[in-house]
Amino acid sequence: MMTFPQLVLASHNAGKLKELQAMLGDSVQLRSIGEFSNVEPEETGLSFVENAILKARNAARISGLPALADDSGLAVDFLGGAPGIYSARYADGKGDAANNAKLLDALKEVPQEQRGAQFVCVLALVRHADDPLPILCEGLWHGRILTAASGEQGFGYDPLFWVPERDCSSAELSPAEKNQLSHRARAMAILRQRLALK
Ligand SMILES: O=P(O)(O)OP(=O)(O)OP(=O)(O)OC[C@H]1O[C@@H](n2cnc3c(O)ncnc32)[C@H](O)[C@@H]1O
Ligand SMILES: [Mg+2]
Repeated sequence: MMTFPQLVLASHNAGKLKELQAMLGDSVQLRSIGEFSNVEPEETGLSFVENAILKARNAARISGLPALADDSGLAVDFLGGAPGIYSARYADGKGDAANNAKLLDALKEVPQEQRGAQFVCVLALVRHADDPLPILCEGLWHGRILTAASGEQGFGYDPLFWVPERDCSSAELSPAEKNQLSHRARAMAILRQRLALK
């Protein structure tokens, strides 16, 4: 069994930190990479896996601690899987509201049955910056893109993501419910097994 009393989370996204810490409970203390550096690494990979490893290595190098990274995004069927790994930069770095507005516009007039999408999450854990065997875990969450934003919880694309299991947007779920259903929850369940965490 591998134990990590402390892990640095290679993310500048406060929403991810909150969700991942809630899922891990007291077993692991997540420290934000923001404590060590405000410089965000360029996400130059062509896949969620590559970007997650790149972010984890960078955080381990800067902090000297084992590091966990989360690379995630929204893959929309009608858009051939876009924005995908470019989800955070979809509206050229103008932020969540601009990303959501651009997505609604791209799907204007697209009927319900063609609005399928999945949230993707890849977690990468490295024991040190040059770890030759990163632990990789992925999770998918299938849903649909709504025609208007709804709900105040969560972050990012949550107000536009319709959750079939609950017939509401993911921004209308309580944090606890989202953390049981989401792409991130599914990836984390696999990571917990890999680490033999209870
Ligand atoms: O790279 P870090 O620093 O971790 O933070 P980030 O926000 O840039 O994270 P990503 O590069 O992984 O990009 C993820 C994108 O997908 C969105 N996203 C990921 N998980 C989400 C979730 O649970 N709910 C809503 N949007 C999500 C998020 O808002 C970003 O636009
Ligand atoms: Mg990012």
